[in-house]
Amino acid sequence: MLDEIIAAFATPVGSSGLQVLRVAGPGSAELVDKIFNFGPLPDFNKKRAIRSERRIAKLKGYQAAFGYLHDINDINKPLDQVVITKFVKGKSYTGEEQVEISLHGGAALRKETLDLVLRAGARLAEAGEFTKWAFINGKMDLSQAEAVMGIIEADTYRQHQAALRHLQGETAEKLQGVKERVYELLSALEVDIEYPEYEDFALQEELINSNIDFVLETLDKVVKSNKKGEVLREGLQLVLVGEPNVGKSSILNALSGEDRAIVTDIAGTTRDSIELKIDLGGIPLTLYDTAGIRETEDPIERLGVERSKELLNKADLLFLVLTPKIKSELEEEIDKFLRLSAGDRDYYIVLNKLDISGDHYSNLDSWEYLKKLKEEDKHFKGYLSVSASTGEAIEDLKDLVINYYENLSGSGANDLVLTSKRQQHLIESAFEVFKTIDQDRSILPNDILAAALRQGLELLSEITGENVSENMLDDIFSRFCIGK
Ligand SMILES: Nc1nc2c(c(=O)[nH]1)N(C=O)[C@@H](CNc1ccc(C(=O)N[C@@H](CCC(=O)O)C(=O)O)cc1)CN2
Ligand SMILES: Nc1nc2c(ncn2[C@@H]2O[C@H](COP(=O)(O)OP(=O)(O)OP(=O)(O)O)[C@@H](O)[C@H]2O)c(=O)[nH]1
Ligand SMILES: [Mg+2]
Repeated sequence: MLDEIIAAFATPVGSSGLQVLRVAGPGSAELVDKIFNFGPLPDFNKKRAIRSERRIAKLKGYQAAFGYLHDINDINKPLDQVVITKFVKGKSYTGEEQVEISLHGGAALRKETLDLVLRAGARLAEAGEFTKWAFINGKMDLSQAEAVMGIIEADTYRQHQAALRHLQGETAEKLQGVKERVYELLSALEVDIEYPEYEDFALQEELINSNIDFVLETLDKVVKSNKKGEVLREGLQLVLVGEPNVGKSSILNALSGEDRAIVTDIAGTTRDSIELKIDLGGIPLTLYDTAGIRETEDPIERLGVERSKELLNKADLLFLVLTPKIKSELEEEIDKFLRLSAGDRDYYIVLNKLDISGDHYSNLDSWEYLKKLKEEDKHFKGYLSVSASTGEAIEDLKDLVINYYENLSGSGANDLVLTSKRQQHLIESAFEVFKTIDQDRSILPNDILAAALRQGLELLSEITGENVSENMLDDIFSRFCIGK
């Protein structure tokens, strides 16, 4: 439990209607009573205000009060008209006694108020300290504390939904199911170690098999969804590539709904690559428009072409943009780009300028070349004809990206997705430990197996914070903002 009073604004600097100052720790209410009087601001013309009999310290939890802030023990020096919310010890976000002051917005008022509560006896809270106390006081586990940060940082719907599910305790629940199976395995082994002569061998073997299978299957699913988590954390990197003038910049503009990149009918318009972050169906997407790749004498364009090639290797996903040509020429162009991308990036072929394609894009489904590509290249995800000019099929193009994201985990759309890098590392390490156990269990003695199971358990427990070091906690919470 806290043994001092901490304070910080929970709202950011900047103009806003209101700002909220949080005060937490034993005696918070009494501290605020020194700087708060119930009732309206003192009348400007009257000499002396009247000290109300009412006290924040006497309020019950979740009660609010209206009044004004004033200098320490001087009700005639007002700062602002405010609303106060009281939380009693044990029943608050932090689990500590907590008082929140809801003030008007404003930079001057912010400084004066913070200064006032510090003079009244509080100290400035550290980054993430309120949430750290919520964790220490058992109000939430570490995966939920990280979820709070996830909610604060979420820019898109899917980022928010993932964080909210963690805050609802999904991670801990899923891991609990796994941990219970591991405990069962441990006790089975212990019986075996202590009473080897009594064991019912067949029964034991079946229990061990089914539990190991459950653990591996569950962890495998979570590990497979890690790419999705990385995308939610860092954005899906989508690079538009192709020859000059095929309409890459036009597609960037159409996808983002912004007139961001310059479009002209001059080949070689885009010289430097353009990076644009957008929210596509709730997925954070970073779009890269690149200089059209061709042999060129222009030194500036040549540098741009080099950048385009570098970006190919940074992408999660490529859109190879092509325009109407006879099929043999298209095939040649596709081959050329596949050679450039080292063949290890997922890609879609986007056939642009559908509006003027004549019959170039008709009967694509019977195009043998595409069928062969689909069979032979697992990175080829499909093709689509669009028109960036008329907007035709641009919504379908967006759906391709959403589908691609959905299928990243290879399993259900509703599976648990870990978004914290820390948690992803831990789950991967635990998965490796259990895989090794599974592979070597016929040759390893039981006491070594038991030690390995405990090691796996420890890694899983670190995710929810049952055994983390002080340093680890400081590292996690220091990434929060002050006031959270
Ligand atoms: N004014 C205000 N709004 C806020 C917060 C806050 O701290 N203050 N929150 C902070 O981020 C979030 C809400 N989180 C909260 C979580 C727990 C409790 C709380 O009082 N928990 C008690 C009682 C539970 C119950 O009655 O069921 C407890 O856990 O014992 C309050 C807020 C978002 N909005
Ligand atoms: N008819 C038609 N014209 C298009 C379409 N998309 C782009 N264009 C035109 O094609 C020309 C080139 O478009 P850009 O978007 O600049 O092409 P780019 O691939 O970015 O070209 P570089 O930057 O030079 O590599 C412009 O005149 C566009 O108006 C389309 O769907 N239909
Ligand atoms: Mg361009």
